[in-house]
Amino acid sequence: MSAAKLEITELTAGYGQTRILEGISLSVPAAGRTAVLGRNGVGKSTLFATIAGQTRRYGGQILMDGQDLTAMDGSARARAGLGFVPQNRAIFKSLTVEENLFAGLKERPRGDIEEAYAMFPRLKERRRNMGGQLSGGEQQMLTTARTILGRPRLLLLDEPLEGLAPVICDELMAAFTELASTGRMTVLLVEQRLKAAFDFADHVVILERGKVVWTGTPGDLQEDPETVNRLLGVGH
Ligand SMILES: Nc1ncnc2c1ncn2[C@@H]1O[C@H](COP(=O)(O)OP(=O)(O)OP(=O)(O)O)[C@@H](O)[C@H]1O
Repeated sequence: MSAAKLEITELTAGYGQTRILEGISLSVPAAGRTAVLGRNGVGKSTLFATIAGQTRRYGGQILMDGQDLTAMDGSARARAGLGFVPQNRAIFKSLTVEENLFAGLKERPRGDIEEAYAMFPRLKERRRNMGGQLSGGEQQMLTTARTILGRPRLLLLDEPLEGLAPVICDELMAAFTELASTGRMTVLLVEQRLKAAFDFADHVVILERGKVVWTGTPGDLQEDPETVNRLLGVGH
């Protein structure tokens, strides 16, 4: 399976009666790496959850290689090649690391979890530990590895570095960059650490109040401190 192109048109979505996304349009080419940035609460996680089919959609289209995801439920989207690593590191705490990884294999043979161990050797060392005994960084590695084993063609990573020590962040970002460089998947990343986002992405989308308000390359954005300050806030 190869990387999928993502095309979102005029997407409006939210929770119950509350609209959060107000007409989002964006396009990510196959094997592209897009960072989705914006202040807290602008709708970044809601965008990912909507692509994954976990919110209420009011209108608009989400096409993955031309296939309309909005016609499918969440599990059908996953089968079609969507991988979503949510912010809350959803692992099975009372299963071992290895059992957590088996859960990600879908139809693939059990031996294929070696792929995950090659990417994150730390997980191999901890393979008999319970998910709940892992550090935050290891839990992030486990969630990511389990999703990758499903061979997604489009991968959504929601703030994977949140709360992690710098050395673990470097390790994770190196793994994401290596994954993306295979060209087998298209990656969208939500990340508050601008340097990590800029180093990873070839394209940046900035949201504000549920709308796309800026798009360009990391280089364009780095040369525009006024935009960084206005849309991403002081402190970056
Ligand atoms: N399950 C939910 N039910 C109702 N409202 C929600 C839910 N999840 C998020 N929201 C609201 O939607 C808005 C956008 O939240 P979202 O988490 O998408 O923003 P974000 O840009 O990812 O923020 P952060 O950077 O803080 O994670 C916020 O006002 C939030 O309170």
